Amino acid sequence: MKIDCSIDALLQDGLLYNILLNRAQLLLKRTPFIQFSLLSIYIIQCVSCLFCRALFHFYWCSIHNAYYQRRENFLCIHNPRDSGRCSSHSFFFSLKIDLLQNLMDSKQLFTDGEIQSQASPTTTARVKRAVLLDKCSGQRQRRCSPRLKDIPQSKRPYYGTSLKVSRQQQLLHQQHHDDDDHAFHAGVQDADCNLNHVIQVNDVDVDVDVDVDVDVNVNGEPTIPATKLEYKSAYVEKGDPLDEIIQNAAGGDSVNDSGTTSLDDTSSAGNEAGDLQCTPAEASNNNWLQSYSLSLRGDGKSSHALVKATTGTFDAHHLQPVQGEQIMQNKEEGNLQNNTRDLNPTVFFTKKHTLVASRKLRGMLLVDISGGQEEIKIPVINLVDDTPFAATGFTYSRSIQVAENVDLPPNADGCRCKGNCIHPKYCACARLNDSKFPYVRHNGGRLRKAKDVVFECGPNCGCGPDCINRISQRGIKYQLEVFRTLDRGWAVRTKDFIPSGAPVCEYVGILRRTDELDKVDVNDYIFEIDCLHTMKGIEGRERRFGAVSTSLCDNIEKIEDGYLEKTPEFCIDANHIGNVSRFVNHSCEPNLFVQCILSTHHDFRLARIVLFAARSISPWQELTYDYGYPLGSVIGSDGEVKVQPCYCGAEDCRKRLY
Ligand SMILES: C[S@@+](CC[C@H](N)C(=O)[O-])C[C@H]1O[C@@H](n2cnc3c(N)ncnc32)[C@H](O)[C@@H]1O
Repeated sequence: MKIDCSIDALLQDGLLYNILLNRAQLLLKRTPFIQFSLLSIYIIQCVSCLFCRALFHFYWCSIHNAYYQRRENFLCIHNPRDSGRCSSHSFFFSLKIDLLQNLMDSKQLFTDGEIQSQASPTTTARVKRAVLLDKCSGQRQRRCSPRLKDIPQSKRPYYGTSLKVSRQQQLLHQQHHDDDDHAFHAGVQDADCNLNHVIQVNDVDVDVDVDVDVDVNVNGEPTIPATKLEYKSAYVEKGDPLDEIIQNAAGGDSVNDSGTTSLDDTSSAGNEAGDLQCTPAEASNNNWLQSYSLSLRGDGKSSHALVKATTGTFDAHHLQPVQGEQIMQNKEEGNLQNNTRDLNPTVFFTKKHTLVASRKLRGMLLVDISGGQEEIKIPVINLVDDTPFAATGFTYSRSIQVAENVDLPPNADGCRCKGNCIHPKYCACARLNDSKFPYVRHNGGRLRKAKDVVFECGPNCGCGPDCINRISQRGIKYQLEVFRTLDRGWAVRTKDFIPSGAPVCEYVGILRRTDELDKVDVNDYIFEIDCLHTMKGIEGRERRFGAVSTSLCDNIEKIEDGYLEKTPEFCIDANHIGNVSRFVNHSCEPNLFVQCILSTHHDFRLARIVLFAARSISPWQELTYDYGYPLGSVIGSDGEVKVQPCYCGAEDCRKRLY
């Protein structure tokens, strides 16, 4: 019987079928006695006898070898993790046949083996390898496929490497050169992403090679000469696409390819940054999202700006490219110059360790506003005017301070979990959150969804600091920057990508009684702890406190009709003591939201206030939340209603802060 083992046939019949058929064919050629013995061994192997397993292994290998020997165009796949074991068939099945075909057609991706060197850009990369050999040598040997080291380089035509990349936060670093006068704005006007190759190495890791075409505008001038874009493969980690940040395709040592783009006549420097987001529906569709960073800079005269392009949505199911679509641009603030025509800007990929600014950043007033208290420095930048940073009267504090006349309730009992809280049904704290942990672990922990109140583990809990139910207690994890705006004073932006649901910062200040505030005329840094109001939402959104675990909020009996209209008893005053959140401005279309959290005690009047990412936030975006002032609610010491115009710039801006 003739067996067709072409890829097409495999597509139709499946490899297993072919192997079985082939095995049967070989058995038929042998004596019945040998067949019987081998079959017996095979059966015994099935009951997991180690000895028989070894024999079977040998037997299977010989069959396997014969198989490859006979089939010229068949791929033998060796999985180094299973070195010496004949597990190639199982590995084979983890690849889609059409994908394999694709690989065969795209030898150039793997022929040089250089792809391995691309591991270097990521500091946290874990490299796995899958080696595809175009065919076995045909020699009869004990192992069904040779080990990688046994194969000369020239005979390794298919060589794939996948990187499992953990979220890399420090993708972009501003870099300033001597010739700062030549600074320019740059933006990605349009980006096209074509998928070249995808290798699904296992069911978690995917290796993607993409071509990118980017239209760049510089200072809004479309007349800049053609821009050369150099790029290299990007790697994508499969996962919850809500965590879509993948990683910088940072390079340096091995740029794969290059393309040339010309500037678009319709370019403008002010195009809005798009957000790379993924809905739960998209998540269930298994979409792949890919992003990478580009750094745009000038020629030897070294004008410089940073750009980030986020492009590409891949349909993982079919492993086919879907039209690249998400584009964002990021512009570095600076003086616009007209001399950029002389520049021949080239887009480079930034790399964490290569492009870190070696000197003080332009406009930097403070290297770290936290004075070393936060794990990550928070610089203060002013590229707008001569306003010095008003550090006087303000002391940075990482944790909340309690005014003398405020008595904190006793600590809550907490859970009895040991180490880390594992099962929400057995964790007393998780039970307060509808028997669920409010956070998912991915990307360092992200809130599943905004809740009325989140109950975290506290001081009396048996679990440790790494517990999943203490996510908001871990301090600031993203690179933030305080910067000067033209019309809203200081503001905060992120230099990192922040995934949706990630905790950004806690509103820190002095926990005070609100009635004391009457003595104070102007205080822009008050946060009234009004969880019920937060629950209610501004402008009459549905009152949601019914979802609060009422029996567990010690003071929930205070929720009664009219309570919402009362002034909250307590507030956090960040006027003199506070952290970076005191500089976070208001927006009518914010990218952060306020989440009340109870951890030490369960008195919601004194809840902690933590700002979470309301959506995925791209690097260099300003961080904002909705202050939620009802209009006319702020009365000055003169008894007059105070009016503060809002300059958030949102399309649906309410035009007034209060
Ligand atoms: C908590 S502070 C924010 C930091 C402040 N921009 C600064 O320079 O310290 C709140 C004050 O910032 C200003 N502000 C915040 N968001 C604003 C907006 N969207 N429009 C106008 N002013 C805003 C208002 O003066 C507001 O009272």
